[in-house]
Amino acid sequence: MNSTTQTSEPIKVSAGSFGQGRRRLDIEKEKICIEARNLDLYYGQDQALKNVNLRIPHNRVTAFIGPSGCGKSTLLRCFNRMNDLIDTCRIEGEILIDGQDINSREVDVAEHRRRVGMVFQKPNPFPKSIFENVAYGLRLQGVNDKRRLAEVVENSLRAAALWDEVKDRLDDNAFGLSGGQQQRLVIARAIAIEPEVVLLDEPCSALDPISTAKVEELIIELKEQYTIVIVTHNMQQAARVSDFTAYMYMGELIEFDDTAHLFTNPRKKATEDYITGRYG
Ligand SMILES: Nc1ncnc2c1ncn2[C@@H]1O[C@H](COP(=O)(O)OP(=O)(O)OP(=O)(O)O)[C@@H](O)[C@H]1O
Repeated sequence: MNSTTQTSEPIKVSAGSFGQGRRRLDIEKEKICIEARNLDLYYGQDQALKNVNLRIPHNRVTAFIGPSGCGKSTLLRCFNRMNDLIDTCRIEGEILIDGQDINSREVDVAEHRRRVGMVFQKPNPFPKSIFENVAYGLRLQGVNDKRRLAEVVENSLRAAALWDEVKDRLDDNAFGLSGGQQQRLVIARAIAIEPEVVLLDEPCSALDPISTAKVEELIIELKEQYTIVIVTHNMQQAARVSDFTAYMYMGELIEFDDTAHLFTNPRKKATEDYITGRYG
């Protein structure tokens, strides 16, 4: 047992959290989906990301953790070019997805955002029926065939573990669902258009423990098909759902490793201080 596990009080990670007997994952052996190279990001004069170099593997869950304001959401938003919407924001360095520079001129931003879906902290269904929320992206793509829409809506709701709860009320307004159901609906909406990557920005912070457990279960299932990146304030959640974890502090990526390894045997003192609750 190392010093971290001996002194670790605040983070209580159950024995099964990391998958029983699972081998330590090695990023060098993973197929890389997203890569940030020498990434700097500025909001006006303020630098929010500092020389971030990071590789995120395909079909895994990667968690970003770190204290408030360290740049987790900013980094996440870079991956689907959401920061383009902020006038003062300037990026230097590169972000590659499957080897392609996502900020290059040739990239069609709308198509890019289809490939890289995003789910936010607060569930944000549209003021439409449950069915139309999930069908929305397809309709935007010009799909109007009723059978095709019904098929995709059902498959997406099943994949989001919501079908059984809503199959008899698909025409009801989505606002009538509970917060946890709304968040799974939003995830169904994101996956209906078959993205490659799903970005989740604190997806459970507005949910009760039962809904949180359902969404966490869903995240673990979704990685079979998608590359998942999740920002979370909750270290237990990172430990439960993620394969890799990135610890950030003041705009810098301090440490990136297999989640179990990072939590039980961090290489950097700063990581150890954070995960053992000695930060701040
Ligand atoms: N639109 C913006 N304009 C100016 N500054 C911003 C903007 N968004 C974020 N920042 C600043 O960038 C830094 C990183 O913020 P970010 O939201 O990425 O951190 P975070 O780690 O996700 O924080 P939290 O955990 O509190 O959500 C902070 O100093 C924040 O104030």
